[in-house]
Amino acid sequence: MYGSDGINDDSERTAFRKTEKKYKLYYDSNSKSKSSKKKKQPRPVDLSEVIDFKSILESFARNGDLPAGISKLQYQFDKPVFCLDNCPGFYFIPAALSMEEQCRWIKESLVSFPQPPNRTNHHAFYGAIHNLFNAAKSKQVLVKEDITPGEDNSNALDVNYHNHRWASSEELDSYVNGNDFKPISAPVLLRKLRWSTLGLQFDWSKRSYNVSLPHNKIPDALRKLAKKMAAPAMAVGEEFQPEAAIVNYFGSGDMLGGHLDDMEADWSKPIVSMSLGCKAIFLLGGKSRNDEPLAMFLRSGDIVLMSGEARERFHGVPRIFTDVENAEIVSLEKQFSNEDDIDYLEYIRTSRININIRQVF
Ligand SMILES: O=C(O)CCC(=O)C(=O)O
Ligand SMILES: [Fe+2]
Repeated sequence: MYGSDGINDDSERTAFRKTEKKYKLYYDSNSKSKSSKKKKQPRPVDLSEVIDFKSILESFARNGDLPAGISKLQYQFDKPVFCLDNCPGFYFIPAALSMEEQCRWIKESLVSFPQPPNRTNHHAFYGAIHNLFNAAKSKQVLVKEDITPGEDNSNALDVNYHNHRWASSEELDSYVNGNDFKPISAPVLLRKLRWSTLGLQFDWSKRSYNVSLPHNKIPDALRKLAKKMAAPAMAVGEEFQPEAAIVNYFGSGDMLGGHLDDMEADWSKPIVSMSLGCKAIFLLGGKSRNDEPLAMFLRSGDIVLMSGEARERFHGVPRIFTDVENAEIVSLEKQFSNEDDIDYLEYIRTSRININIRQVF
């Protein structure tokens, strides 16, 4: 899936890649110059063709109108579920999550989901890192564990990347850098957090689930939510089994290239995908990268289900909006207005989190 972006000469020419480039964040080249006092400006982008399920929901609620090609699923659910007539298996549930739910899952995504045994993108380089969010809050620094001469350090030396620890910045002043590890600040590591995996762990190098890796079950509350949200895409009498989840963290300029999620056994089961934080553009392509993708906005609280045929379609996220007009997170910001929540607020103002939950077997 990730890493399968395959950006080479051929993929540069596909319809999917072209649309990615259309929406991707670029800065106007002349405004980047150091001598220029002006703040660099994002290149303006034409959003007129982006499907907007928020306004679709609003006009549907007002007068029952829907644009051509979009229908409301005939299914008893507490929110309208929309489908695309020419894309069976794709479902969009706008504003599916309450503000409280959004806040809860943002906090969990930052505090508990990156905790070992869950892996993150930092694992390959640093090994298991505990308490990243709190360390970032208190501006700590990751250093290599001191090896005390004379003590039995065989374990620490053995697992050479499990011997990091957090240090305060005062402590860092007296830290003797006796090895080639450059101390790295927790806020930087938090900013560079790109994914964490819950439940069964995915091995990116082998592009498969590795059931032998230590893991915790997906937390019950998230399992319950995923089961409820998956229901419109499930066959009658069947219940979704949430076994693994990938949490994606996006900052300004980050994107997720076009890909398929093809490592799960039964594609008739949906992937339940929740959006949190800044608004994004999602591209839903066809079975080939040469098919022109549809663009749609994803806002905090929206849920997308991809099951059956829809799972054979390339998709990706070329853009997140972190500017005040486009991010659309004012009400979310209000939820985090408590002084204790300042660090969540700071993070989410310029970030998007996506939690996508899968049945693996
Ligand atoms: O961020 C999103 O909305 C999509 C994520 C996704 O497609 C994935 O993780 O496979
Ligand atoms: Fe995906």
